Amino acid sequence: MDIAPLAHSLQTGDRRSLARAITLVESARADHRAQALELLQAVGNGKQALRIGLSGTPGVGKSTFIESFGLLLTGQGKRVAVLAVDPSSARSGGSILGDKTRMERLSRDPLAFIRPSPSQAQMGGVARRTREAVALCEAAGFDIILIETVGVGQSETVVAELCDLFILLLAPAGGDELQGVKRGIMEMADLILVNKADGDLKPAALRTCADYAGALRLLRKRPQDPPGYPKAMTVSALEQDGLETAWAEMQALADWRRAQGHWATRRGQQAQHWFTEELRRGLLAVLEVEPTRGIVAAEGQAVAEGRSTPEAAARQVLALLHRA
Ligand SMILES: Nc1nc2c(ncn2[C@@H]2O[C@H](COP(=O)(O)OP(=O)(O)OP(=O)(O)O)[C@@H](O)[C@H]2O)c(=O)[nH]1
Repeated sequence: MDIAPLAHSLQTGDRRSLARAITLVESARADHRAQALELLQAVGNGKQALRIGLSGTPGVGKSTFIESFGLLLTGQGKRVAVLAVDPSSARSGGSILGDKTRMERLSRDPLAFIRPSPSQAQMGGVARRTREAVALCEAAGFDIILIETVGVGQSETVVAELCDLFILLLAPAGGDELQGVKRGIMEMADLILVNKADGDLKPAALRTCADYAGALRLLRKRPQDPPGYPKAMTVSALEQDGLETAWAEMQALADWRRAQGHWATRRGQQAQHWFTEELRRGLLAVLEVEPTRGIVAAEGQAVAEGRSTPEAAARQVLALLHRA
């Protein structure tokens, strides 16, 4: 594959080229990997989109929300890309076609680009793939990138390290339970949106929202937040109610962070985080290659049989790497 023309057409915003480019970065083949790196290098990182992470358990209405919210944005002339972090196996209705059919109108919108979830299961791989897909969407000139996750396992952490704003989507709760939402996820949220605030569900949605607003006030204040954030609000993705207000909140927060320098600082920290992750992956990969692999196996055996201690055995292997 010739990379230069692909990089060029991608940068003109061509969606088919973007789709091909993402397929390339998703590939596990060594020759594709080399081309993917060449492509990422060629397109650079000169353009920035607003990256919005969206997390919510299955059934809260993420697809409905993304469809309505995405159409609101494209209606304002914004170009919107939608990426899913979780491998399709982790989704309830998960199939490659699933994502697009669930966001049917948005997927037909010329200003939108929807990338279905990959099917690979390994989180490290998914993190890298999503990060590179984000970079490609930015290079293709998208204004807003929505990064969706069902919030299983480590996926929210991946999203938090990729996005500028993190939104937690919830459904109205029946009782006074805080829906078992993990504190860690709440601590990442910039905005909690309680969806389905319509019809019979509206009173429950308002109650749930008040509960979460109360819970958010108890969290430790973060330096990257202006007064009053993080916030909880109600929306109805189905009736497209409250979405403009939610968007105004997101913009206000993003503008404030830009003006205060938090935006740039955070992007820098994120880049550093991914550098460390890549290094870690690379080092682990070295352990899988001979002759190190055989030595690791032998040292592991020695530890198991009590001939060596975990520390001494690890030192042996590390000393080897130092010498290499
Ligand atoms: N009343 C009401 N129902 C909604 C709203 N948004 C979504 N729903 C319904 O909730 C159900 C789940 O919506 P989806 O958008 O498929 O939810 P999801 O979170 O993407 O679910 P998964 O695909 O399982 O992850 C569907 O029956 C929607 O019609 C809303 O604002 N109000």
